[in-house]
Amino acid sequence: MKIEKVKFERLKMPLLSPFQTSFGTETDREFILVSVYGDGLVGYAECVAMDSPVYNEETIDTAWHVAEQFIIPKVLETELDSPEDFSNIFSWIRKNNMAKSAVESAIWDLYAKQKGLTLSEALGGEKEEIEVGVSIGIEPTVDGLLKKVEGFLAEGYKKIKIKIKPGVDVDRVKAIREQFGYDVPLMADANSAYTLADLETLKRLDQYGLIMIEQPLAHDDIVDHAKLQSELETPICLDESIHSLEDARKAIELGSCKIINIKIGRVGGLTQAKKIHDLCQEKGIPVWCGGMLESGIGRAHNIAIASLFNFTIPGDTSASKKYWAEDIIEPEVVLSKPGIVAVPKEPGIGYSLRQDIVDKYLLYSKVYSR
Ligand SMILES: O=C(O)CCC(=O)C1=CC=C[C@@H](O)[C@@H]1C(=O)O
Ligand SMILES: [Mg+2]
Repeated sequence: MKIEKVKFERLKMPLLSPFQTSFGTETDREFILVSVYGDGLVGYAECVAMDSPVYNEETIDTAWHVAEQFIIPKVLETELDSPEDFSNIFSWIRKNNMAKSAVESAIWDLYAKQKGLTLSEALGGEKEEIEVGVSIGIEPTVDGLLKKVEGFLAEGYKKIKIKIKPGVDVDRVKAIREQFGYDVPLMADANSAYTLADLETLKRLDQYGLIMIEQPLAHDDIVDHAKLQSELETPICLDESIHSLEDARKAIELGSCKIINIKIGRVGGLTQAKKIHDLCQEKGIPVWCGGMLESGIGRAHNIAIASLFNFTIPGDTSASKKYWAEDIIEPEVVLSKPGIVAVPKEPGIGYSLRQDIVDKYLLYSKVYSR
C-alpha cells in the first residue's frame, strides 16, 4: 500500500447537550479528521484524543505533533504490505496510542476500500448488525436522569450506562431500578473516581444487579482492581487501565476485571483492538466497544470493530443524533431497528464524508504529501 497524501483537519463540533463525567463536562468536541490517499481512494479515521489530558496522557495537540513528526513522514515513504505492518513499524513510539490509532485506522479504511471489502469484513467481523447501548453523562438531578433513561429505553437501546462519582452513585442506580425494574441492562462508569477506601459504597452497588462497574479505581491500576473484584459480585470492566494487549493479558491473569471495554484509539488502533478481542475471546472475557464522543467517522470504525464475534455486550455506539445536530457523514448513524445499528455493506467504513459539514466546523487543516 502506497500512501500518497495525508490530510489532518481539526474540527470543533457543538454537542447537543453537555456531557458530564467524573472528570469534567464537555460542551463541544474538538477532534482531528484524518484522510489518507492512495490509488485514487481515501481512507478516513478520527483521532479521539480530548483537548486536555483528562482521559489519557494525550491531547489533540500532542497527537497532531507526534503524527506530524514521527508517523506521517514514515507512512509517506514506506510501502505497507497491509495495515498490520503499521503496528510493527511504530511499536517504538511509547504510548501516544490515539495518535497512532488515528493514522492506522485511516489506513485500514483505505486498505478495505482498495480490496473492495467492508472494514468489518477486512477485520474478520461476522455480524450484519450490532446491538448498541447508550452512555448518559452525570445529570444535575435524578428526575433529569430518569427522563433520559426513559427516552433511550423507548428507542430500544440495549444497555444503559450512567456515569457515577462519590455522592452521585447509589441513589442514581437505586432510582433507576425503582422506576424501570431489574430487567434493564444497566451499568455504571466511574472514570476512576473511587479508591479502595470507598469499598463500602461500591459494595452497596452490588445489590442492584448492574451488569458491570466500569473503571472504578485509578486509571493506571490493575492491582487494586483485582482486590476490589474479589470483594464485589458485580463484574468490573476496565477501560482506561487497558492500553495494550499486554495490559489486557495481565489484568485477566490477575483477575482485575471480568469485562473489557475496547476503544480503538485508547489501544493504538484496529490491529491492537482485534488482538485484544482475540485474547479476551480465548480467555472467556466478553468485550464491548466504548465511545469517545466521536463524530460519525469514529463511530463508523466502532461499528466495524463491534461486528467481531466476542463483542457480545452492546457498546456505547449510539446514533449520531444523540450527540450531533448534523454529523459529518452520510448517511448518519441511525438505529435500523430498536437498539440496533446495521453494519454498512459498502466498502471501507461504509459512510461517505460530508465535506460541506466538515468545512462548517473546520478550525484548520494541513496536507502532507510525498
Ligand atoms: O461516546 C459515547 O457515547 C460514550 C462517551 C463516554 O462514555 C466516555 C467518553 C470519554 C471518556 C469518558 O467520559 C467516557 C468513558 O469512559 O467511556
Ligand atoms: Mg469508560
